[in-house]
Amino acid sequence: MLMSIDSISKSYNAFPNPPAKVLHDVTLNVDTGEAIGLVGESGSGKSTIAKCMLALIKPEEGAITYDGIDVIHAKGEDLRRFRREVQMVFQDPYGSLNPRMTVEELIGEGILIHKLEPTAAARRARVAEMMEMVGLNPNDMDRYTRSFSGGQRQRIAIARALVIRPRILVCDEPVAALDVSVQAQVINLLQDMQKKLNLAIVFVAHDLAVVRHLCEKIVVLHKGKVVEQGTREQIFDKPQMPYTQSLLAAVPVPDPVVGRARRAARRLETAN
Ligand SMILES: Nc1ncnc2c1ncn2[C@@H]1O[C@H](COP(=O)(O)OP(=O)(O)OP(=O)(O)O)[C@@H](O)[C@H]1O
Repeated sequence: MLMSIDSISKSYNAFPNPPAKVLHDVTLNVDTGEAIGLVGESGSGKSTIAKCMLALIKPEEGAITYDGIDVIHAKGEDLRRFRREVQMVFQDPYGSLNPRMTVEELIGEGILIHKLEPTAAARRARVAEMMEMVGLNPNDMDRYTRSFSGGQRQRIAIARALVIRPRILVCDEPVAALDVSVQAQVINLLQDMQKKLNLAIVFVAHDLAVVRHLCEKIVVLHKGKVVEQGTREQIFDKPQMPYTQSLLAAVPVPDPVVGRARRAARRLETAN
């Protein structure tokens, strides 16, 4: 097991009201090389879990362990290693990339911070290699991101995260801001990277359809609690909890006949 999250709870300050508890006793594990989906409606606590996993915020109760490191109390070399090996990609490919930096500077920044290449030429070569890996043209290295599409920007964000060879990539709704046609390309890229680099991916989404293709394990959240977790087959074929069933009912069905039957069944249910 690469990361374990053990019974964490988290409250936010809601002054003048008492603190609001938004995570209750959340437990989940991430294994090396696996893609895991955190799914739930807006406000269910997905981003809060992601931020705890990245040590951007600390839970008040419980423990988070990454490869022998106590994440909540990590300092010094442990914290540096953790910061290098657990990376993130955010939802908004427009807001998350500094428009004053070239693609080379954006992707190469982590190499500089972590002193991973000895020379500027070696850094540039590594950036070019990374750009090719994520389906970008290395000749675009000196350009600024303003002329790139949302999908290309998300590729830059992925390259920027992967360039320092992390072992876990936490992606918070990484395709939610993209056109539907581009979403599948970015998900395919993440899957490709997962396989090639033996990378663990934690994929946050409000929509089960998005995680179906990528994630072999799925954790369903509701009001800050894990209501169900299991393999893709368990969640999609035999969901145990009514909340998971209701999330599944909202997944669009590509087959029009099945879709029609499902809509008719739902109409009947509401009529009764
Ligand atoms: N910094 C904060 N201060 C106070 N409350 C917060 C803060 N961040 C989140 N919350 C609250 O915590 C709860 C969980 O939020 P969180 O962002 O983790 O949910 P989410 O499932 O990721 O939702 P979304 O899909 O809308 O991003 C929500 O009720 C939210 O309003």
